[in-house]
Amino acid sequence: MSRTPLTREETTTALAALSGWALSEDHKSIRKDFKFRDFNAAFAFMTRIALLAEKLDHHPEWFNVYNKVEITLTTHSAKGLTALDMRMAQLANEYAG
Ligand SMILES: C[C@H](O)[C@H](O)[C@H]1CNC2=NC(N)=NC(=O)C2=N1
Repeated sequence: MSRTPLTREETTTALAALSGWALSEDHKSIRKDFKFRDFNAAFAFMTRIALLAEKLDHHPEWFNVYNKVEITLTTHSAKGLTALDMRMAQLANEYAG
């Protein structure tokens, strides 16, 4: 999947289909706060994301406290958003159920 930066228009279009993901002020990342039943559910979700991250060679910035997982996605090499961030966001939504 391409690490080419998305245009503003591509970003807006992609985000419209991604429930709960918000664009940062500098438009270089997207973020969503997930909440689960308990730590076990949160960590199961994180495990699936971790395996996905290795498969895509694309890794999240995240923070976990008990049943909450805050995820920020950006592509460092592109210094902004790419299709990889959108793909990971989409699958995170699916994994969260
Ligand atoms: C060497 C390796 O392919 C790169 O460092 C990958 C790994 N994971 C990555 N993850 C993210 N989020 N952005 C990157 O640019 C990136 N680059």
